[in-house]
Amino acid sequence: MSLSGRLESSAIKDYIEVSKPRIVIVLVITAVTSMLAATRFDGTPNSAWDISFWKLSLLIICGSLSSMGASAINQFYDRNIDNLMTRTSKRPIPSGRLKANNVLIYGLALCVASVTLAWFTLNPMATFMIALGIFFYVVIYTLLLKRRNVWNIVIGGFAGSAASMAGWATTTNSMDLLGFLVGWLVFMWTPPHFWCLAIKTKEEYSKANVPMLPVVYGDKVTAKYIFINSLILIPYSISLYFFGLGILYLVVAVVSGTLMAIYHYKLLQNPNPEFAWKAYKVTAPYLVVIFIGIALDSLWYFRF
Ligand code: HEM
Ligand SMILES: CC(C)=CCC/C(C)=C/CC/C(C)=C/COP(=O)(O)OP(=O)(O)O
Repeated sequence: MSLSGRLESSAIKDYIEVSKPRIVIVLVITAVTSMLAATRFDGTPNSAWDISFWKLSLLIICGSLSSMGASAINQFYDRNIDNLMTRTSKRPIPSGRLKANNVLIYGLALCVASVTLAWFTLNPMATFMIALGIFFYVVIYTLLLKRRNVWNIVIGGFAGSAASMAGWATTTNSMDLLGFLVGWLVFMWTPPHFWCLAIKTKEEYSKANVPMLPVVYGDKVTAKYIFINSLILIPYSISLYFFGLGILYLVVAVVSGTLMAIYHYKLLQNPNPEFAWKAYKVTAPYLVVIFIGIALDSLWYFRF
């Protein structure tokens, strides 16, 4: 490959990296599975098997572009603190591989493109939820809360819920109670997801002056909040069965929630970075597993 070809491909790789692709994939999974689930509650005889391929593709495109754009703007704004933390210092902007202003323009362009495309191809409520997700992540979390408030990720976590709600609204063009409650699963999952990681990386957040819970209150208090959160998340997730989600979802919610709570109880007994990392690794798949359970319920529900 020529030198210019190699330069181009590395720039593309860096723009993909600055978009936080692995997080975008999980966000899109929550949006698509919510779109499928909503077919049982949209007042039509259509099932999850009847959804339009184009609508599904456009949701994936709008959901990806919006999350990628919001993540790029986040990395533009966080470039100075990212430089101070080992975990983030090798990212494209702090490492100098991408110019900060170019990443900002890239992020803004993706956000504008995603909302515009959603407006003309999905529906107003889905567009509103996509815009809300961008707003919550970029303005509420990144600009206002992350460096100032110890509850930053709890409030900012709603950004992740917006992706699921956008998927639900793609089917229903509304935000009904169950659509909101399904999206709220992401909000409830975010604190244990991140706080387990933050216990492990608290020294770095302290160096960067970011008031994450373990930096301000220590590992023991954080482990207690994580466990309490799980004790609330499990009954909450089970209650969605009584709002209309199926038996397959219920089984997945009970099994995965209990496994997560066991790890969080053990973290309460061993509030240290080594165990927190194990708990982080167990917490991460919970979201994907439970949303796939929601989707399979919608597909299986109409199958037999
Ligand atoms: C305000 C809320 C959140 C915070 C503060 C947060 C924080 C983080 C951090 C610091 C990492 C490690 C990333 C790295 O080291 O590069 C991470 C990883 C991850 N997060 Fe979150 N997260 C949040 C919400 C979410 C949401 C809503 C989702 C998806 C629905 C999500 C999905 C993931 C995934 C899949 C990873 C693993 C990525 C990888 O392995 O590189 N996170 N999160
Ligand atoms: C519908 C829509 C567009 C929703 C947007 C949802 C979205 C992009 C959520 C991301 C949440 C997240 C990964 C926060 C971590 O940021 P951080 O700055 O704390 O993480 P870092 O330190 O690893 O950069």
